[in-house]
Amino acid sequence: MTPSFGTRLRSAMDERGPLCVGIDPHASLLGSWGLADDIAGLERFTYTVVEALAGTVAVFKPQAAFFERFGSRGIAVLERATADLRAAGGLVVMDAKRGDIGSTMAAYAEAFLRKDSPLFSDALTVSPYLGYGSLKPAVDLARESGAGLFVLALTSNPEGAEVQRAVREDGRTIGATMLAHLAEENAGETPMGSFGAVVGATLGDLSSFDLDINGPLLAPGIGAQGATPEDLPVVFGDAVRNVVPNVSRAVLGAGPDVSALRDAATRYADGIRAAVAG
Ligand SMILES: O=c1ccn([C@@H]2O[C@H](COP(=O)(O)O)[C@@H](O)[C@H]2O)c(=O)[nH]1
Repeated sequence: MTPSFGTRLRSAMDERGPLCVGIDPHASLLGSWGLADDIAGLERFTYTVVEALAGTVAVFKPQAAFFERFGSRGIAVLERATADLRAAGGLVVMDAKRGDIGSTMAAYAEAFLRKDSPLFSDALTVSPYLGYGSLKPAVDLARESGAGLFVLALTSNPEGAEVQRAVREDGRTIGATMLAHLAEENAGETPMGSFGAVVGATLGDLSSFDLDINGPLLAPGIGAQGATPEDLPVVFGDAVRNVVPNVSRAVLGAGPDVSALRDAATRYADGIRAAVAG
């Protein structure tokens, strides 16, 4: 039986450190690498990142949107990169932010979380804003496949507060409610559960939220969005040991040179390790 995502993630974080490198082939990045904004440029960009980082970084987060915009040939690049990263021992969190009514959610889950799917990933980002219960088919299939989910709880963008900090009739915010659902999913799991939250590294002190969900906290926002590794202990407090900090543009911008990409990832990995160790 495949060990759970939470188990595999904890081992990967212990061995390689917690850094997650995002693979976001923005048109502007393709341009800065001297590549055309076409399928050949997408391939070169993506496979260069894989070549540079697959053997050393714990977690990768391909941003599906940047592949989808090239249609079926873009998806083929995403499939190959996902398989190659996983074969090299990296964990892939597919950032597709899926969310729909339960019956459709089941199909999204099959696309990314069924073991024999061409896009099978170690974990998937999902949106709970059709109601947390609508995610049940994804929760169930993730458990069956040894995969995980990252649920959008407190996102890194300023606009997110309008929804996520809205207060319910019971006095809790929507974001806090999502965190509480995740703590329930992960109850009793060791070394940690497989159901994580997305919590932005840009958000400042979050001590008014209970981040102790016994699961991973995927933290985008470092680099291009202005957060730094040093912000992590301030934002996450004691939960910092479960944080998987994501950096996309600030690493990718160092390319296309393979050693420059490796150096950029190492700089962030070292900075994060030092900040987390306190
Ligand atoms: O709250 C969120 C959720 C997801 N993201 C995604 O993370 C990366 C961030 O990229 P950077 O270049 O490091 O800013 C990107 O794929 C977002 O879609 C997020 O930023 N915030």
